[in-house]
Amino acid sequence: MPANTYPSSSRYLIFNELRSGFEASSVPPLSVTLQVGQHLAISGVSGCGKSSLLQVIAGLKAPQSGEVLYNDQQIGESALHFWRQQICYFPQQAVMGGECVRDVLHLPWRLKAITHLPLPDEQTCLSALRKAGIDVLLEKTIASLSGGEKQRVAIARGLLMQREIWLMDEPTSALDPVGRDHIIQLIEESSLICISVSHDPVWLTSATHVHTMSLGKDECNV
Ligand SMILES: Nc1ncnc2c1ncn2[C@@H]1O[C@H](COP(=O)(O)OP(=O)(O)OP(=O)(O)O)[C@@H](O)[C@H]1O
Repeated sequence: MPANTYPSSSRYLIFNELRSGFEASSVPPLSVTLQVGQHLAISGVSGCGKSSLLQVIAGLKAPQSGEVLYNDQQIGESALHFWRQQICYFPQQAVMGGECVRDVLHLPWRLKAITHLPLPDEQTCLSALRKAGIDVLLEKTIASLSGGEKQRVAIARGLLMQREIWLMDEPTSALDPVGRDHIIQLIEESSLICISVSHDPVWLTSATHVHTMSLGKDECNV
């Protein structure tokens, strides 16, 4: 579908000629339209600018050029507050922000980033952890968790936040194949729009769209 064709779905995300400015000048910009249930994976060699593009999408870096539209709203500087309430951003190193699993899951409520949902109770937290593929006590200290367990706790927190768009930077880097496949299934069964950065060939195969970047030229299979 051409990037500027508005689909009939009630929720859609359009990237129109988007560039971070950290990719090679010969790399074409990102132009794609995503609907609910679709997953754009950004791939390419180290240093080609994948994470920078994701950070632009997250509103953490200003774009060099191009635009982002969510439904009928242009996501410029004045819409960043709105935009941050729609997205859940998972950086390469999961940000924990708490001493134990419960604290980490409650962080968005503590920071008042989530005000329209009640603080999740014990059962809701445990159910989100199970959906993310981790069975752990809420009292467990974060210092005792592996990198992959931390990644899954961050994903459980994302589930509790109930945001519509997930932005994931190398989400499977600390996961074994079983953990990775679990997250792939979770995303496929969700009604999210997901944009990820990944090198993992299995993860890339699971995406509905792949934007392949290089240090000099670029292809986008949409
Ligand atoms: N804020 C910044 N200031 C200066 N250079 C930056 C900044 N952000 C990114 N870069 C540079 O832009 C280039 C692309 O970085 P980026 O992290 O986006 O690549 P990547 O494809 O995600 O790499 P990797 O796969 O290794 O994580 C790198 O050369 C990086 O040093």
